[in-house]
Amino acid sequence: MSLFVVNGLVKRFGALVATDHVALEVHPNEIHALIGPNGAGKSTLVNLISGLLLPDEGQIELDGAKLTTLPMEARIRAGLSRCFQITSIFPKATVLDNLLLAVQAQSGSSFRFWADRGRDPGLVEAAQALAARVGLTYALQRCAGTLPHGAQRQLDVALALAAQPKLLLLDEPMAGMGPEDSERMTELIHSLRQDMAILLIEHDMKAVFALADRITVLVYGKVLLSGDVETIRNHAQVQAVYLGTETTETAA
Ligand SMILES: Nc1ncnc2c1ncn2[C@@H]1O[C@H](COP(=O)(O)OP(=O)(O)OP(=O)(O)O)[C@@H](O)[C@H]1O
Repeated sequence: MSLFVVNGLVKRFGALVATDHVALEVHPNEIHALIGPNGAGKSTLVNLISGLLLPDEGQIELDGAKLTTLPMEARIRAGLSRCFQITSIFPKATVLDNLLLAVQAQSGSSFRFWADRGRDPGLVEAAQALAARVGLTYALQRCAGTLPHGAQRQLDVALALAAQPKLLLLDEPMAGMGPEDSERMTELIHSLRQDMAILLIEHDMKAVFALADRITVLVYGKVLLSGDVETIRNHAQVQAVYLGTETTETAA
């Protein structure tokens, strides 16, 4: 049974149909990658799923709950978390304080001053566990804005994990990374799938092919094809439309 279902989703911008009757299913503990050339409609679809945009038609369901018209906060409560490419990080606060704030926001307790938050052993333990989960224990007392790019992306993932999502939406987690950081992030994403399903939007095809159980290819707002990695890799139309003449390991 599918954990997450998108059905008949349509988003129009004037005459342009950016999302054209898109259907998508993500199974529990599956890593499902969404790929497509520039302008295919990936960002629009992600924004519809996370609640930044509302669709003109169609439905979005997570674990039986209808998300289609819910505001973002309600979607997070229903089990959908999205990584926002570092924009959710407070750069002047420490990694620990960033995590404490995220944990506290999820625990539903009222906001207090930084100092008080840091004295709550339950919150501190949860924040430390999140740091350990993404490999940032060494950086707990570092100012988040001074971390290298790759570590900031790891922190971004940890912030999304604070909500204990059923489905984690990762929007280009490898963007701007060198090979070493990219490999670290690939390992991290792989380790997360034991606890949640992941919808991965990524241009780094090496990472996509290494991680994905299934892949959906979007072209001109429409689903061209959904299938396992081998089906996608070997599909002539995908190679022509999306991968072009480059090798499947390096195409973006
Ligand atoms: N707010 C908007 N108003 C009008 N057109 C838009 C808007 N947002 C996106 N579009 C158009 O919708 C289409 C899909 O864009 P989208 O950004 O979703 O594609 P994408 O696959 O994410 O591309 P990229 O990989 O370059 O980020 C494009 O033609 C784009 O110009």
